[in-house]
Amino acid sequence: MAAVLEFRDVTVRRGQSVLVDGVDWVVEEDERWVILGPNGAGKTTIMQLASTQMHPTSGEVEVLGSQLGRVDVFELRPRIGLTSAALAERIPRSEQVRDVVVSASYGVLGRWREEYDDLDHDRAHELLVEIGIAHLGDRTFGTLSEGERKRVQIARALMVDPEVLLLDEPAAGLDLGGREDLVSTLSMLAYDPDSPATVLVSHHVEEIPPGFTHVMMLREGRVVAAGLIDDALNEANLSATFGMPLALSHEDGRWAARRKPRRARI
Ligand SMILES: Nc1ncnc2c1ncn2[C@@H]1O[C@H](COP(=O)(O)OP(=O)(O)OP(=O)(O)O)[C@@H](O)[C@H]1O
Repeated sequence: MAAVLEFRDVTVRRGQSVLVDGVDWVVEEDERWVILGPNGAGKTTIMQLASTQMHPTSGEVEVLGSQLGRVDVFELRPRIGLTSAALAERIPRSEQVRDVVVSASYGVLGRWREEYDDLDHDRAHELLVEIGIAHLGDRTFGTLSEGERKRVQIARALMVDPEVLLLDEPAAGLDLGGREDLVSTLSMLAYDPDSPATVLVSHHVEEIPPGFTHVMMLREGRVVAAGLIDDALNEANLSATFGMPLALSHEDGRWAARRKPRRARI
C-alpha cells in the first residue's frame, strides 16, 4: 500500500511559537484518519502542510510521493481534495451550486467563461446525487444553510477525483440534524473502497463517522497518540489530549465523551 502522506519529524515555528512539534505520521491509500484535538493544538497547521499550502520549518513532508520543497505544488494541488472554512469564504455567494462543483475541474472558484464538457457536468451531477443534494443544483451558494454548504464543498472536493481528501472541521457550525446528516454521508464515503484516503479534522469524538479507521490526537503541536481508532482512542489518551478527565463511550459505531464528574467533598 502506498503512502499518500508522510511526515518525518515535522516542526512548524512562527516567531517564538511552535505550532507543530516533531510530528511523524503516515497515511496510506485505504486509510481514513480523524485528527482530534482542542483549540490551538495544530490541527489546521497539519492540514495546511498536507494540502501543500505551507512548508515545514524543519523535517520532511511528502504528499502523494513528492517531498515539499522539491516539487511544484501547483502540480500536486489538483490531486488533493480540500474543504476548509478559508476556502468556503472564497466561494462567490451568487454562484449556482452545480457551478461551484463543476468549476473544481478547472481549479477555479467562481465560474467565468470556461467551457465544461458533458462528462464534467455528468460527474458534478453524480456527486450531487451521491452527497444527497441533487435538489439544490439550481440554487445559489449564498441561499444554502450551513449544512448544505458543507455538503456542496465535499462534492466540489470530490469533483477532481482526488487521491487524498482533506476535510478541515466539516461539521463546525452545524446543528444536531446537520451534523448527523454529514456524519452519515462521510461514513458512506469512508466505507466506499473507491474513496480516496481521507483526513478529517474535528474537536469532537461525536463527529467521528463509522468507517473511519485511524486517529491522531494532538495537544500543543505534539502527537499524544496515533494509530488505529480501536487502539488509540481511549479514556487515557483523550483525557491527556483535552487536559481533563474524560469518560468515553462507544456504541453502535459512534463515540461520545463527557467530563468525569468531580468527586463531592465530604
Ligand atoms: N502565524 C502565527 N504566529 C504565531 N502563532 C500562530 C500562527 N498561526 C497559528 N498560530 C498558533 O498556532 C497554534 C496552532 O494553530 P492551528 O490553527 O493549527 O490550531 P487548531 O488545532 O487548528 O485550532 P482550532 O481548533 O482552534 O482551529 C495556535 O495556538 C495558533 O494561535
